[in-house]
Amino acid sequence: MANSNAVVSSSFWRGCTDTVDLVTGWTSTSARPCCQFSSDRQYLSKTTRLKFRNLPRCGFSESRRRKDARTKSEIGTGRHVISLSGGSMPRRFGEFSQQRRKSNLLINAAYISPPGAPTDSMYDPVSDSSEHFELEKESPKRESLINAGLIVRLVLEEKRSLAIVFLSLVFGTTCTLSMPIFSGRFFETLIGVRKQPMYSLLLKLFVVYLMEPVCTVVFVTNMIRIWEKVMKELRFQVFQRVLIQKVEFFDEHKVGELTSLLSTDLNAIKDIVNENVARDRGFRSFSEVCGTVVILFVLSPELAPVMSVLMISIAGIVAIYKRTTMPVFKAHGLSMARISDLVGETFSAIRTVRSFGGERRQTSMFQSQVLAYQESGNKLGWLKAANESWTRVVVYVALMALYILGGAKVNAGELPVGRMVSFIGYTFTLTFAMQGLVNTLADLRGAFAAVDRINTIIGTGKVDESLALGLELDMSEDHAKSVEKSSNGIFSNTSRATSTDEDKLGPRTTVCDLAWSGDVALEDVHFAYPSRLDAEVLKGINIILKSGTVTALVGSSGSGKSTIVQLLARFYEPTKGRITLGGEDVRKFDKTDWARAVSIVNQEPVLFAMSIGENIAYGAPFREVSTDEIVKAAEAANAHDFIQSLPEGYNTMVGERGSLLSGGQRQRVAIARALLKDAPILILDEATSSLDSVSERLVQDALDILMKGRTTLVIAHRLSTVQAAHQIVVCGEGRILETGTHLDLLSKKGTYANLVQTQRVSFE
Ligand SMILES: Nc1ncnc2c1ncn2[C@@H]1O[C@H](COP(=O)(O)OP(=O)(O)OP(=O)(O)O)[C@@H](O)[C@H]1O
Repeated sequence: MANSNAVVSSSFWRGCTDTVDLVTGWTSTSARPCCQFSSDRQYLSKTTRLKFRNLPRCGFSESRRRKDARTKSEIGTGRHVISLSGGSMPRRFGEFSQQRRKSNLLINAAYISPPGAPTDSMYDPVSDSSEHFELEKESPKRESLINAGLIVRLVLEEKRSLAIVFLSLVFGTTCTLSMPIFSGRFFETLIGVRKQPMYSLLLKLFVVYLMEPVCTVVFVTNMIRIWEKVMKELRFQVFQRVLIQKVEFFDEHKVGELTSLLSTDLNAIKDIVNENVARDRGFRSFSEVCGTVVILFVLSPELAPVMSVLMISIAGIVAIYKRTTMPVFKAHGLSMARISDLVGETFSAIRTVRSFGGERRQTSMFQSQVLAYQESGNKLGWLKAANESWTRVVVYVALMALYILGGAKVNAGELPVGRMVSFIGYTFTLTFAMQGLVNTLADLRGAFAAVDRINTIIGTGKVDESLALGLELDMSEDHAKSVEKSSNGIFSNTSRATSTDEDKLGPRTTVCDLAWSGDVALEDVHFAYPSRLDAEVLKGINIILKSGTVTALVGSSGSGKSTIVQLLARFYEPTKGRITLGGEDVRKFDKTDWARAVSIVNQEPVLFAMSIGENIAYGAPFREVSTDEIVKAAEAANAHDFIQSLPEGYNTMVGERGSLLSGGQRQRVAIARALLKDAPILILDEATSSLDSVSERLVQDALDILMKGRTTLVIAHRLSTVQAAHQIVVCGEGRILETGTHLDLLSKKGTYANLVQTQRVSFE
């Protein structure tokens, strides 16, 4: 009950110029889910507290064959298919669509349930003879997104680089392993045991010393090149896979958790090569260990076992060290994560901190966390020191044994002195290589853990197949050329949507075309959020949004208005009943197509951290947008003047989530974006409720223009703003209580009349 504004004009509505006297309304206290797909983040951050429980494994898949959307008559003849997609997920979009195409060759209609069919339980196709259903078999096992097969396939795509890596590894290791032999010979030449000119030996040494770094450079650059390419592909696939999850996936997982998949976890996989290309790590150390052992046994079968004991001891010590330090390492990492969280939270909420004088509290929290970090760092230091000293002790013991045994053999003339020197050299080579190998294994373990985290998190979700297919087609259209070039793109050659597919599937403008003339209807819609399946939020909603008219949705807080918006936006699908466009179930349409047909402007529109011009152009991300178009949209949205007054005009950066603009300015930029989108269906979810009267006037004028000729649904708590709607629908506890015009409903003296009366009294 917070807002009180001056008299507002209801010219908000197309063709209506009445002035209304009801000016006071509620202030929504609930965080209204924002619905435009660009605003997901905002919504998600508000709903992250909601957790999934017992998410059903079976659900109806909703993808469609675009062909069916071509014409109404074609749609009418389409076959219906239930897809029990459950937990099985495509490895990639390409594979997904390929799988679809293969398994559904006979299918020429969308994967929808018939009207009234329960959509979260198994529909019995046999019992329903009037509809033609097919059951799509559920894949028995859940496939991991990142698996050995995928990585091997990606690596093998770089055959040339792999061959170079192999050769440089062999040559580099040969150079490294020949060095102790040359040292021995050098010593022998020096003391005159070996009759060889010194310069010839030095020349050979020179070549070895020159070749080793050259081989290292070739090895490292090629290894990194291969791995960067693999990582690019993995990043792309993880991002895409997260992007196409159903909305409930984002209800379940925190944004930070998902971000860390793409940063921390993928970096851990990346480090497996980046951190292990050095001489004493990874493949290099492995090849050195193997080479050294062979050479040691060739040089002296008697002394080699001593070295073997040394090797095993070092490996054991390093392995024990790694195991014992794991919890300390974890604690150290956790302390750092806590510090990062605190820093992020403090600075992002700096105004709140300041307004509560919370600096002291934040500082002391920071201090205690830094202290914890310091303590775990100290513990790690002790463990590192212990590891270093024990390793050294083992090396020195082995060297002592070597000196004693080897020295005796040299004295007895059983071992040339040069070999003894070489042996000592190999001792060090083996020590470092062994240590490096164990470290690499530890890194591998970290990388496996990261892969497991990624697969587990992504594995808990369900791909929104309709969205996936639409996105694939979009991308194959937009990036046909670049995708063509890249055989390892997300759409493989075999699975890519081809122009032939496109011909079959029909033109992409179909949904928008249909939406410009067809009514949108909610038919007996029931819905429960996947996170709270036992609480039915909508209980049989029937609304018809007549084409080109304005429907207002009013009702008490929590009655389900925003939920209806979310279903219209297809963030979720009804658990029962259906939503139709021009008589056709909307689940027949890809979600990307549907997104083009629906514009949503809500209370807190989210802008992206880019320029104003770019934000407006985001309204039409599928095509090039000219500056003229942007300016025209801004003018129609009453935004041009304020944009012009900014120092950098349309190039002004709006800051994170548009924080550098005022609420009214943000709203008008969002309206310009929606104008440019030019979608036939418009949803205004409390679009003006957070504005002052001046901004509200400007925004409403812009909305008047935006609503012209569009099928519009408006949610408003302030009833003064909805009086002129063609129909007003009153919601209560998930049901429709009343429907009619303002005057109809007033004369009924029912819920709406009471709401109007309450608002009038509270204003007075
Ligand atoms: N993501 C969600 N997961 C689970 N339950 C939800 C979710 N979002 C909303 N709800 C529940 O659904 C019910 C209807 O909420 P909804 O936001 O649709 O109401 P509303 O009429 O728009 O309310 P208001 O006018 O206050 O915004 C509420 O009981 C709410 O707790």
